[in-house]
Amino acid sequence: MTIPSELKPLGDPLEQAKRAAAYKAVDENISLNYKYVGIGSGSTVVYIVERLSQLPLSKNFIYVPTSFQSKKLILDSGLRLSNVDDINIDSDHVLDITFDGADEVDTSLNCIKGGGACLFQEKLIASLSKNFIIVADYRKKSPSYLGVNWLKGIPIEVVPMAWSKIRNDLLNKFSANKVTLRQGGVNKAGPVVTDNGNFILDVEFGILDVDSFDLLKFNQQIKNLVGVVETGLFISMAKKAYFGHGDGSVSSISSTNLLRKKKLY
Ligand SMILES: O=C(CO)[C@H](O)[C@H](O)COP(=O)(O)O
Repeated sequence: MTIPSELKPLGDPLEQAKRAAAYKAVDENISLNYKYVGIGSGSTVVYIVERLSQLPLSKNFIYVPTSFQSKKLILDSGLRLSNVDDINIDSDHVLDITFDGADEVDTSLNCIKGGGACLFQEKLIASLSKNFIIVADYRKKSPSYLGVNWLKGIPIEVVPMAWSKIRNDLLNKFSANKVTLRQGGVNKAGPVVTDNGNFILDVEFGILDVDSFDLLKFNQQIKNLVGVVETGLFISMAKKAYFGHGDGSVSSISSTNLLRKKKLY
């Protein structure tokens, strides 16, 4: 594999950290034998596509997006686009690899995702991928459990007409501390509408201590609520996570080094 030019320093150390993580993740994981490459969503994934576009072998792959944003990224970079519903899915893991960002990653490689409201398509693509690789900056690395650094809550995508009923369930049956219907902000009156036409609830549960409760069961119980489309809890899905640091270095956690390791998808 040809590795082109050195990283050019970016002005902002945070952007430098994201870029360093993304470049290392691509360089260590991409292979000429691959066909389908999933592209996650968010600001860090921009550097994944930047790096891939620099590599001659990137022309061999077909790229599968996880959002409108990543579809645009693929197209604007001149890479080959396909959609998950256009692929002949004849095995559990039809995509060779997916690179995606995260909002928080615990020491067991469980992740919170959905800060950019793309969690449903991100989980669909991750679940179809042989290798799910996280790229993030240092702020996303939890020293222990989920909910330590990321304090905005677990994003949950819901069918719009069910949002109030699900909020009630989460507060009263799941003991959530707070449930917020995510708002669009200054350029959108009313709630965020996802790429799938749904709403996002940000649900604060506090710290999710996986050593004393079953995160997988908890996630499944939330998913069983009528109107829940998907949650931003990505449990035991990632194979490796790369964290860029302000000084340009990159650290990583690999599932092969974990004591707790389950293959669930
Ligand atoms: O889950 C996501 C979008 O739904 C993103 O991957 C996550 O929010 C991280 O984004 P960024 O790379 O901008 O920090």
